[in-house]
Amino acid sequence: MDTIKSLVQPLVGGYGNSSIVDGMKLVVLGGTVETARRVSSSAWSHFVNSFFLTAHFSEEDVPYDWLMLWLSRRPEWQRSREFETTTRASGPGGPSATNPNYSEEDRDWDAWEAVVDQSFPTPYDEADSAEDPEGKPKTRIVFQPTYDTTHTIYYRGHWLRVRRGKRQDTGCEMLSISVVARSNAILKQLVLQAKKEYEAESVHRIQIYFADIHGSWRWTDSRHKRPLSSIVLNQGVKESLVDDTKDFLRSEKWYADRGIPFRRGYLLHGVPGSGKSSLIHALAGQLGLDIYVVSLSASWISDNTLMTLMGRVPARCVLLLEDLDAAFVRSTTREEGDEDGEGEDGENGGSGGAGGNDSFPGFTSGFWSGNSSSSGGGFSSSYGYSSSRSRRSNRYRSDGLSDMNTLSLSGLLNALDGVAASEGRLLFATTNHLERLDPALSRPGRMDVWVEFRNASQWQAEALFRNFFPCEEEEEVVSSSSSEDGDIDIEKNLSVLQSVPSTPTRDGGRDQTRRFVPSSAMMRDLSVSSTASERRPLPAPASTSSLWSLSTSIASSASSLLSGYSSPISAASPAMSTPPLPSSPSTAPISQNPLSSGFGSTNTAYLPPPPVNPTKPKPLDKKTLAVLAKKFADGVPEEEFSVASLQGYLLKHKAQPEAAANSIEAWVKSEKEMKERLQREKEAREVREKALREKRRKEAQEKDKVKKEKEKKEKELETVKALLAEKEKEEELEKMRQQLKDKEEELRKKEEDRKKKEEGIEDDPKDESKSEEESKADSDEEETKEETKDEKKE
Ligand SMILES: Nc1ncnc2c1ncn2[C@@H]1O[C@H](COP(=O)(O)OP(=O)(O)OP(=O)(O)O)[C@@H](O)[C@H]1O
Repeated sequence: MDTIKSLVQPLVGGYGNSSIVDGMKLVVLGGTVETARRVSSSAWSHFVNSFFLTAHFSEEDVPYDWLMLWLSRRPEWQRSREFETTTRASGPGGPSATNPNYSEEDRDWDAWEAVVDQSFPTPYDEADSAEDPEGKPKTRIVFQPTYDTTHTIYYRGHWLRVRRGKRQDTGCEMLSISVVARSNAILKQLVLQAKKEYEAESVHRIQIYFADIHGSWRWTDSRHKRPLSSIVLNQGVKESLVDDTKDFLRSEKWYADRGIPFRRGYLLHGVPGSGKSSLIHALAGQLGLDIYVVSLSASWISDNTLMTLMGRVPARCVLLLEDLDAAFVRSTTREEGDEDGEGEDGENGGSGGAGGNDSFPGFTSGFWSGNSSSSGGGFSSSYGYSSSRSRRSNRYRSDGLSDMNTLSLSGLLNALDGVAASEGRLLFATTNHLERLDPALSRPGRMDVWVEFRNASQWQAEALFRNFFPCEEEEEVVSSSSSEDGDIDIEKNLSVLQSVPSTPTRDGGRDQTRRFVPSSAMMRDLSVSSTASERRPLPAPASTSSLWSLSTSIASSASSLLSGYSSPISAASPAMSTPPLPSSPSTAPISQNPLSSGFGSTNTAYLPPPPVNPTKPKPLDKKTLAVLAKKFADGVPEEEFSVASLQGYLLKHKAQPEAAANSIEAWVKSEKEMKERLQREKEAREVREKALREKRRKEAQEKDKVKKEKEKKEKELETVKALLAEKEKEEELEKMRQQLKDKEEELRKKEEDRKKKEEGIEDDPKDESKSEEESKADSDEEETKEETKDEKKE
């Protein structure tokens, strides 16, 4: 106490009364106690931490996803008093995925859902259960550790301390797991188990990563592998691609021995909605590789970001560069400025819904928004390819955002095969406009294999039909399909798959580009593809894709505006599609939809698509299927419609193969009519625009002419004015000269008078005074003369 008193005394001086001193004593005492507490707590935590082993996982790296998935499955979260609830978690088992492994946790959630459904029934529940209780899309919810909270989990005889936080500098999420142990074996075990569980989940799935603005790869989605058999391409194409990619992945040593960079590029080009993205998806699944997508038209992409991204691509993966032609020339719509007038928008727009199953709301990339891309036609621009920066810099998009894309051709080329580029990846690039690519970009070594995608052939149409509808005797249909298809023009089919034009073989070694030859094996494989339809999960257009619904209904509203034309786009319900074409496209979806009587039912553009008929189609016998498929194919004109649009049509007749085959001709007719109508409208618009441009040009010319005439007249006026002024001056001068003359005359007269007078004075002295007057007059005269001279000078 005395010590405290001695400390406080100097502060309060001699004036401090006892209450102030006591107060100060308390402050000092409190401070001392708090400091002691902090020091001891910090010492204790140091002491405890010295026994802990801690592993840190950054969200930028894959183990973070393993651990998050593992954590989300821990039963501890069921009991935890603080947790984060999410519907979007990392990894294949994330809730956004439809997990094939039905876990305890899922069961628990389902039980709760049932209780809630019972307590609070909604019209949506009724509608759902009435239709398809099994097919009801489930959004899984999981619990995860909260930020900046330490959770304790028991794992294999150890207590783990789990902490999730963010790095101060980058804002990147970090997961720290600490354990009291002598060696880090338990942590290794944990990571390996998480990895194993993650991989077990991903056997049937592929992971999709998107490039983000910081130059990192961000896990975006996990998708079911798409069976290759679901991709309908002309014979031999996909099989050859699979062979080529597999061969490449096996040949690392071969490449290393010859000093050739271990990279391979595939360029998929052709019409929209022909299966480019779908093929890449299916191939990645077949090869067990994840997909890393970078959209070169992203506003933030720059040489540096791309270089960083390429350096961070894992060794074995599919690297997808979308819309390669749009990398340097950006436009707000895919058809903006398209001068070729390919008219694909009409077709694909009209067939809305085809790509619906591929869409992934929230991401604008064409890889996911199958329908959005196919309906929009090809990304195009009237400018063509240019490596110049000036054309794209400082442009402003229609949404008012500054276009910051500063990617250059050399930057892209460096990123693809520069020193920092990763090896072992399969590079896939897609474009709708091959002609716009710079040759440097598509040369061998960068793009080793080119695959052309065309509109659907009749053979493809038939295969697509067979894929759609189940058959009673699958195996028999396989063989019959092969024999029926025996007369396929293989030469023609294979013409779409090219090796790159020039193939430099380095050091005389193996030719790097592949030349594909059809084999019977390919044909067998293809037959299997047509029969695998039953196993293939059919896309669920109504429930899974908001893009699908929006584009379809917008198309329907648009078509209904076009003077009552009945577009098949909007003939949405398969249940009502037995007749060739529905007569009232815009109203049918409303009346069919059980939810349509509710909120917003008057606005068809925002209505969900009508529910599809839940009744599964009866499997057809092989003969009927063959007949219907043939009929369907015969009704489809060769290479006129994209596969996506045919798929869209079949989706509308999902449960009615007969109707699909019978109405195809009517559909084709109406589609053609609509295409023609759109074409006509486009032409009319172009003519109008041309006339408008012409009018504006003439107006401008007229204005220019008037302006020039005005300028000319003004000039003339100026000249006249100047002349006038000159004339006036001259007149003035003349006047003055006249005055001068008059005065001179006067003076002369006066002089004469004076002389006469002088002569007279000599005779008469009386005249003296008179002569004085005269001399005065003379001096006046002289003055006047002087003044006149001055004026004249002026
Ligand atoms: N050859 C095909 N086989 C099977 N389905 C196809 C085929 N072509 C297109 N589709 C279907 O059409 C939709 C759109 O296909 P996809 O996105 O693969 O076309 P794309 O050629 O990549 O189009 P875009 O160039 O516009 O991106 C998908 O739902 C896909 O299932």
